[in-house]
Amino acid sequence: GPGHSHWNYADQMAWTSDFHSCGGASQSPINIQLSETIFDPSLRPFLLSGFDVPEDEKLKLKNNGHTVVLDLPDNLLIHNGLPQEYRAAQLHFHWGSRGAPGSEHSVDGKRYSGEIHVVHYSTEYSTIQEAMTQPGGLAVLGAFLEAGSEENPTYEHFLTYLPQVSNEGQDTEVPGFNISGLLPGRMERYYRYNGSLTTPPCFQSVNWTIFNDTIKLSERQISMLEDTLHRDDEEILQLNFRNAQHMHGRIILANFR
Ligand SMILES: NS(=O)(=O)c1c(F)c(F)c(SCCc2ccc(C(=O)O)cc2)c(F)c1NC1CCCCCCC1
Ligand SMILES: [Zn+2]
Repeated sequence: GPGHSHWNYADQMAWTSDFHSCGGASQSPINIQLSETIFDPSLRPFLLSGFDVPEDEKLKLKNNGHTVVLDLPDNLLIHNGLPQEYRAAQLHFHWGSRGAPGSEHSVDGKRYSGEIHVVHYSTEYSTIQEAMTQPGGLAVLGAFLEAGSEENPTYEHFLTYLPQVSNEGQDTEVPGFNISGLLPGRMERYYRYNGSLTTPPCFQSVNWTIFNDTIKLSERQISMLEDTLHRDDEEILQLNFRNAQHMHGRIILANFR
């Protein structure tokens, strides 16, 4: 969108000069210091509905020069694990380079190979553009990607299309599949804190959920994400993560001990 494209990950300190929210006191991502988390058993498991998208429904996959985004239909809803109902809008990823991890959040200083973000907006608003300017207007579900021994069959559903969107601005259509299969097998355990978009305009409107369980991909699948996408000037698109931001007194809740 307008004003989004001239910033980059190499010069993150410059973001605040154009987008003043990026210098706010509730910014994301953060390092989750386990000793600082506070147990909150009232945080319930999520109820997802509409996430099993039929294959005759086509989803747009786009390389926007900063990440690869899968647009989602407007009937994917989440309940329970959040104070109100939220509607899914899109999902995208953050990754590293060969041998360098690229998750945005970290746990006790450990950065993972990558991170998926499923972006939702509160159903009290009719558009994400309106919701993202309101406190609690957005809810992002985040989970860590790490290399395991097995191929992840659900990730294959869109990884095979990455070569078709290898350059910035390219998009393609992907047949629908079970989107919940892109999240960890177990979703009961998670961290919760109030933060922001991790990209300009950095609005501080995000209710963040970071799952305790990770997502296992094969080495080959992780490498697909790291080695396939490029930005406008033919530069490889890698290490697209923002540095950890200060807590400024914020607390991190965990619904498990
Ligand atoms: N981690 S995150 O959720 O903050 C996030 C990022 F870190 C991101 F890096 C991104 S992509 C950068 C923003 C952008 C640029 C171009 C276009 C386009 O040409 O269509 C669209 C978006 C990105 F899209 C998002 N999520 C978006 C934030 C942008 C504005 C709200 C729309 C949904 C959430
Ligand atoms: Zn993101």
